[in-house]
Amino acid sequence: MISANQLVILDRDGVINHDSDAYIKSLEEWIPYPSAIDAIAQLAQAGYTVAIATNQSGIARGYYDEATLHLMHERLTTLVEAKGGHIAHIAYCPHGPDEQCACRKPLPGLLLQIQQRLGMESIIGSWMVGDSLRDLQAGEAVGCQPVLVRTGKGEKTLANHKGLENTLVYSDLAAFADWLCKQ
Ligand SMILES: O=P(O)(O)OC[C@@H](O)[C@H]1O[C@@H](OP(=O)(O)O)[C@@H](O)[C@@H](O)[C@@H]1O
Ligand SMILES: [Mg+2]
Ligand SMILES: [Zn+2]
Repeated sequence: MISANQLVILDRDGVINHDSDAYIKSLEEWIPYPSAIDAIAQLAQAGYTVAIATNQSGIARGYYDEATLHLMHERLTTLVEAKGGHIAHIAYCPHGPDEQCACRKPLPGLLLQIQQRLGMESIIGSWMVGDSLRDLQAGEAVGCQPVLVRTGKGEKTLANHKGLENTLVYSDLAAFADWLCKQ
């Protein structure tokens, strides 16, 4: 059984790969941060379980389809596994903001999907790493420890929002992974 504090849930765009206000619409536009791929492998080799929770409203908006999204996630998985890491599950919300789904962050549906898929009794105390406020809110809604990275929209999130006292802040995923693996 995976213990909650051994689970690290990652937002995707702006944490693992470069984000764009024009959305990441193709495999060619999906450009990982090399240090993030190494960080995921480092966490996995240190015994952490890594999963991903990502909003992908670009599907509902018609910018790309699920087949294209799966190509990006196959590429991500291949890169991580080539470094000796593993991604336990990728949960994504394909819906638009107006569809009232239960899985679009800041709602915690993706995190609960991960919990169920991994057969965990609780994810209270798991880590939720994101670049946007909604990532942190989704994590806090189910008792995860929110972690903000300054990559992607992270600097903007930090500048625009108060009330992040309970949030750990790191320059990027690699800095957080370095810290966590030393605990
Ligand atoms: O950061 P994650 O959750 O992995 O993915 C975010 C993306 O789905 C896109 O989410 C959009 O937000 P709206 O869905 O339009 O509110 C915008 O922020 C885009 O810039 C961004 O690429
Ligand atoms: Mg993001
Ligand atoms: Zn959804």
